[in-house]
Amino acid sequence: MCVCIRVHVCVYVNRPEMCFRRNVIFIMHYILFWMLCLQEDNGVKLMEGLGDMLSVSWEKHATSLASAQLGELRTQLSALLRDCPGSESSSPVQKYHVLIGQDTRASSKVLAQAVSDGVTDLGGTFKDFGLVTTPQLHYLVASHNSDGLMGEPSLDGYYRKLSEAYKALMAQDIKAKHEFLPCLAQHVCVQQCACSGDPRMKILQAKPQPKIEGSYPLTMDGANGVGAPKMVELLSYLKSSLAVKIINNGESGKLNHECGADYVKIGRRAPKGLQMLEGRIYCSLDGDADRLLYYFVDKSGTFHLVDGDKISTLMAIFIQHLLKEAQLPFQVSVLQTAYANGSSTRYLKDTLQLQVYCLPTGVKYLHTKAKECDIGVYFEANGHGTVLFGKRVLDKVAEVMQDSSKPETQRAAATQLYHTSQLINQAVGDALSDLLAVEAMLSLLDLSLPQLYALYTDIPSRLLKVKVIDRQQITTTDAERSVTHPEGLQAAIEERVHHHLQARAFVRPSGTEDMVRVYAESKTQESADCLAHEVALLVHRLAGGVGEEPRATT
Ligand SMILES: CC(=O)N[C@H]1[C@@H](OP(=O)(O)O)O[C@H](CO)[C@@H](O)[C@@H]1O
Repeated sequence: MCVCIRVHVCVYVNRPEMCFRRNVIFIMHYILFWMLCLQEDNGVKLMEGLGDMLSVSWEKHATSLASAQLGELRTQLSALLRDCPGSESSSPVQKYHVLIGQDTRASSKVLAQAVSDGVTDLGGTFKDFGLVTTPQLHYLVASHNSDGLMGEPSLDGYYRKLSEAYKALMAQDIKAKHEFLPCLAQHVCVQQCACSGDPRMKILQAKPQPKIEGSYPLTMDGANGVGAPKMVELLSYLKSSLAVKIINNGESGKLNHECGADYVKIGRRAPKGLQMLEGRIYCSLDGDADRLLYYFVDKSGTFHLVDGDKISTLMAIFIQHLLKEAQLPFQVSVLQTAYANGSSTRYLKDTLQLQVYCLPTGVKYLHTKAKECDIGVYFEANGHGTVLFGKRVLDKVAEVMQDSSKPETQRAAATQLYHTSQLINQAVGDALSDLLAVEAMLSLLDLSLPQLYALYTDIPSRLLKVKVIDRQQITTTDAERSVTHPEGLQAAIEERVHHHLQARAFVRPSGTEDMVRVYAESKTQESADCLAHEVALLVHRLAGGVGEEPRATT
């Protein structure tokens, strides 16, 4: 058995020999994701994953480490830092400056101590920020590296930046509300759905509950992780401009246990113990607060999930509208992975006429591509994502904001774009920042969560896992949508897909689990389930499946 311990450490390394303009030290930063794998033989292996936040189910982790293992961690860290580019520098100044953040698990303290000892041994310096979310740590690194341009490199700076941007964004109204997009106008939507007997009808007719004094329109499930206390801190900066009720705040429950974004997404159900009411809206973070999902129930009590695809649709709509109002000819691109629901891709391309790209799984690919775009909106279906604004766009936005010869509406839209760019974490997908952005965008567009949900209907899908002898034997192309090895597997998948209506299916080796993932979409849930099972069988037979053949899901 392999037990993984996630150490929430972010390391960046100064390279004093590479001085930049204004004597700014070029800081090469390494976002290190450490996994300490206690193998069967109790050997210790330290792995690093640059930039990518791997998701490991936290409750399975051990919470304490033997001192021998801590010593090993320290040695490994020292070796890693020694091998870093630039470490050959003999500069007496700062060789390394390391930022450390901790998660809520008891093991964090000793692990942080081991890291700081390792850094000190090497003559480096460190700053331990204690309890922070993963995106907060990214913000701290990015703001430090940008020499304050991105915001103050402190938690106070983070909260001030987000809360000020939120308040400023909310202070201005969007004139046209959601009528600028005919498909969003409630009456059109309701009429269309009613005529076609569309099941979205009952969702759209649901009336939001009137606000009751002392109640909260939004309930946030903190997954018993770091997001809950950090949201409390953020709310104290927002004062009365946003009210959120927080559940699963870690005071009694276990991290991600029967709660959190993954639990909600996989099971399409509320976190344990939450009684959902029609007219209320709910959201869940994951344990380190980089994922965000929304949900609600309709009249009949049916659960509806607003996933990362729908959140990115909202953000793309909002920004596209502001660009038009500000008369700025920039392109909004939406970056997805193969797991994005086919309906969302069609809606973004055909209805909104946006540029959509499909990238391999993992936010590092999405983030890299987003940096090349004017405005890159990226979200994984699991709710991890953000929006990046290119420098060219921000320069032009600033120009229009300050140009008094431009009409007021144009300048106001440019100002809204500016505040949006300040509100959304530019370093990485951030559940707290995304939550504020979703709240502001829904409110400014005068759009309810059910309306957002009803913009398009997800194609039924199924995700399965298959264990094989060596998952690396499976290679893929076309953003992981087509298998290149083993031979014959892709043709066999395609042959199966043809037996289903409006179907697609793909398989890829997981980057975080020793599994091959199988994904299928089809016209009905039964057909998606059946196709996923057929493809899982093909993987098992043609790619060295381990154990019994996968059974059909019911
Ligand atoms: C289907 C799926 O959800 N895949 C997840 C999962 O990657 P895999 O490579 O599929 O194990 O973990 C990644 C890291 O958290 C996340 O980015 C990705 O979305």
